[in-house]
Amino acid sequence: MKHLEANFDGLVGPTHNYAGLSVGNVASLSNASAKSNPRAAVKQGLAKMKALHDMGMTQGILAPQERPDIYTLRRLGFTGTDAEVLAKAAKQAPAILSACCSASSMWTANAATVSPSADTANQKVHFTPANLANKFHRSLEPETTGRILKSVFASDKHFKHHQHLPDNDAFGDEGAANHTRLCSDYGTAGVELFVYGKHAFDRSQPAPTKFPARHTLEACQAVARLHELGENNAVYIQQNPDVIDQGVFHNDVIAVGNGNVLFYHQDAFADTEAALSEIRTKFGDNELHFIEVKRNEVSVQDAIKTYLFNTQVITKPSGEMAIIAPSECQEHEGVYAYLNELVTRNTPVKQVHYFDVKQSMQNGGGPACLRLRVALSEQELAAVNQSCLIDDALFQTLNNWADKYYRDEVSFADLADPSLLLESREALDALTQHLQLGSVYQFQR
Ligand SMILES: NCCC[C@H](NC(=O)CCC(=O)O)C(=O)O
Repeated sequence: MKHLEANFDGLVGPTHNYAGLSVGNVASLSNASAKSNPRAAVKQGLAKMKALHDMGMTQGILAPQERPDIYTLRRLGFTGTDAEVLAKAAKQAPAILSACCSASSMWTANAATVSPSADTANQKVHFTPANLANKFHRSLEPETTGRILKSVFASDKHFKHHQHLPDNDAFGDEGAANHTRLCSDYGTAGVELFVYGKHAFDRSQPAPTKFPARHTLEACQAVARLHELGENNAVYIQQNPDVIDQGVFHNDVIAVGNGNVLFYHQDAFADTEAALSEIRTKFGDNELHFIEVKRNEVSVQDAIKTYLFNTQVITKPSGEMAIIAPSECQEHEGVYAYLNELVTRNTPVKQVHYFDVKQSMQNGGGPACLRLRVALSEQELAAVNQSCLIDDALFQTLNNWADKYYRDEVSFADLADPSLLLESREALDALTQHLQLGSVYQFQR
């Protein structure tokens, strides 16, 4: 049976804006209050999806969330009509309004952790939405994420959906941004790497001191238990606390894996040697490539600036691997030279393709943040909601849809505009029909 890895990219929502909400994420803070362009943002994402589809990849879409989140604003005591709720929040608590308007669900690497059926005891694909407990604006995502995932991966025969972990720092879970899977091919049992920033219950362990560690070991272990992974299918690795303090807020800003390749920075992990040796043991005798980028090749700061590791490493139908990189990597002399040299080495990585995803990058999200990977068998793929898979027609439909509903500029003042709420709901209502999602949004229920 054939197996493949599908990428499910988050569609950027109509309220995409720069609000400086993510302490520890350098780009988010430094672009706080810049003007955003939601229409350009959604189109940049769609162009990347279409390009991967054209390369012969299976490319899916995950719908955005309903924002402004009027329900949360009401829960926090803002009353009246929707327009009054927005106006009161804008006046009394602008920071809360911004958070309730974030389009952050676009970064679907944080939507969930996914374990393919080859790794799980009951041989189903398991999904656990990430609670994103560390950031208020992101903690509003998991319930709707769960509904969307259930609607895209609906079959009980093939898919198992879990509730997100308890919403507390002790179980802080950022999903697949801190999870990667190594395997010799997508259909055989793999080794899932769970990377955490701190131990929740053992304070004697090292932890960052300046910026938050969003993800805990205890969360990783809980997800591995829920997903029924065997001892040999999971490795827990602590992220280097120093790099978190330098702005590496997720492991996918400093490491990425695909198939039998792990591409990572020398400073990514707290104890690299121990991690690599455990991976090697659990991976067995199969060919495995560790591509370590040294400090003197690319500094941690340059990795953060260019998102060299927030690249997608994909296996093309030919079997060759390609890196999907943000154009920032091409614009940086050192990183560009590194990538040009990398593809000449004796590793499976043979090509690099560059994409402009600047609207997302300015909030700290590169190509890899924008996608959730789901390895599937042919039968499992057939059980996926087919209306959520990109082809030429859907690409065109969604571009037209974006032209119709999306603004080309949003700043803080626009977030309180009641017509933005109405436009967004109309857009999402139309989208649920295009993607045949059913009533996943609260305003539709
Ligand atoms: N995987 C990439 C996630 C980026 C995301 N940025 C944000 O939420 C920034 C939103 C803002 O500042 O407007 C985060 O930090 O979780």
